[in-house]
Amino acid sequence: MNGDCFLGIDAGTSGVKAVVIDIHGDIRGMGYRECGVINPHPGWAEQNPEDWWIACDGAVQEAVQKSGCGSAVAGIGLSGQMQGCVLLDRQGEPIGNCIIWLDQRADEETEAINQLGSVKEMLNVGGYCLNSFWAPKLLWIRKHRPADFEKIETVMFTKDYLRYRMTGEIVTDVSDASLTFFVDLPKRRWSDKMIDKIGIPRDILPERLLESTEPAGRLRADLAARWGIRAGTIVAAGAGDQPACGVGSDVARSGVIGSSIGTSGAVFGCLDHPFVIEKPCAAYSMCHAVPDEWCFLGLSLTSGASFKWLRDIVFAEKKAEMALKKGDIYGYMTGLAQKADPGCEGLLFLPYLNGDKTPNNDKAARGVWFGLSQRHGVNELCRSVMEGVTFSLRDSLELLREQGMEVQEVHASGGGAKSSLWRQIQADIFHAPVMTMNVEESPAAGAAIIAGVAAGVFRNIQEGCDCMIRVTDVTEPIESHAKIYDDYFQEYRQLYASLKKNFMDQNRIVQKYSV
Ligand SMILES: Nc1ncnc2c1ncn2[C@@H]1O[C@H](COP(=O)(O)OP(=O)(O)O)[C@@H](O)[C@H]1O
Ligand SMILES: O=C(CO)[C@@H](O)[C@H](O)COP(=O)(O)O
Repeated sequence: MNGDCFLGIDAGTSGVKAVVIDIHGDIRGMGYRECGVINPHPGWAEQNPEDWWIACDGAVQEAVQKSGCGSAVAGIGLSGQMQGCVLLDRQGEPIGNCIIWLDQRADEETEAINQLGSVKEMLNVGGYCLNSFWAPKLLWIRKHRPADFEKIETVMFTKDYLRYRMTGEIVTDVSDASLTFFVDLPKRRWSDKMIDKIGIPRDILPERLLESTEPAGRLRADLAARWGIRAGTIVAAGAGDQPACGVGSDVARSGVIGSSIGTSGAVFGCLDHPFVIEKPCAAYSMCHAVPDEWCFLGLSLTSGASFKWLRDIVFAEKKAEMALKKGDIYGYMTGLAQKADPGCEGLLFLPYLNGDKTPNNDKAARGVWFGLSQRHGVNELCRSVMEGVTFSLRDSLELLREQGMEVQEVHASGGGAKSSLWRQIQADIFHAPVMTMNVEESPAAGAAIIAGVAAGVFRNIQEGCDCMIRVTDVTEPIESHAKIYDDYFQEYRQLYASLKKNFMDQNRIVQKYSV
């Protein structure tokens, strides 16, 4: 039937995923293509925008072909990794690689911006600039690559670049733009005052700053023919991957919290006014993809990545053996973890393998196992990593509670949500029921719902969520476990505080001897 499907595209860091999903939330076809990250120096992270486009093209073709219903696609929505800075020249060609969200090079510029003062006067809301935002990245480019800076015609985010290739339109949306440090969050528009103060030319920022659900352009005829989708199909403004994940997991009202354990981890909540956290804890305050809603994002850098690291260093042989039998290595590891007691008899894991974002904002922090004894074995190693990752998410959840938000239910997403044990650990550590949804690909599903609104199929996001997203599983907290975890959570927090200086000193020694 015509018009009862949407194409949702999620351009993540490790790859681009496309889904054709129908109005009832059933996935008709899915495609995926990987992308690589380039690390030219320690702490730097870049990607080539052309690689995203090639991945997007392949993923969409695969999804549409598998679905067999390209002609029923009523709208296209995009979600993407946030904070990346794609520079386009006058010919619409990328100037070098995109400096992505993981990049840490703009520290000096970030510090200078945070010294400017009067943020509240310029952005209408207080807050701190982070080194991953556009403002410090652009200052870094101006200082270190002046010739490139001179060539900039426009700056855009990952999903905006893909849409530009699909439609020729230069547009961004308020959710992604929130992480530039150039947006007046309450008014959801560029802050000319901040742009002037930082000294960036106003005209390199996209003039069209839209709500996520607004139509941004129409699919070019040549691509439509190539993909098997109708020419002129509406492409929505779309959203950053975390707000899109919020939409795709029905986190669109106060009291419902999103918790995602993917490569990185995220705690996501929404409110009817911008969050203001007056301490430098790397909590992100953003416009939601839902018009008139704002959202909070707490980020753990190596969340599922910590569990994957354990898989690769301890269980590499087992993984190869299980792959031959088509078994699931994560299922094996969570089976071991199940045999350990909650709290692992005092074995705590700090999941800061690549530094920490929320709440410590410390790139020198590193992973720690604390409290090892002869009684501990692989069961405890597995469980303590799952618990440590969840304690890190609870740190973000506590910031939400400090804001007065009641945590009534948690909607879990990401690969970690596949594990019933990890859902139980989340419920116990968060003190809240943890729910999973019918669609696992939440950011792409969110992008599809946004497309449904842009195409006029849904009146608003809530109607789209009601049609497409359903709770499929609920895990209630176990009180006796929650009590144990409360005690260990205090220890977990104290550990970082005690080790902060050691992390810094250690980092200095590592730098001294690194070649
Ligand atoms: N069955 C499972 N049990 C426990 N953890 C899992 C399982 N499957 C995946 N994971 C975790 O989820 C992570 C991948 O999550 P995913 O959302 O697919 O990643 P990405 O953010 O790259 O899209 C893995 O690194 C692993 O930690
Ligand atoms: O920018 C942020 C958060 O600030 C990241 O959340 C990226 O948006 C994560 O992308 P993926 O890990 O899903 O690729």
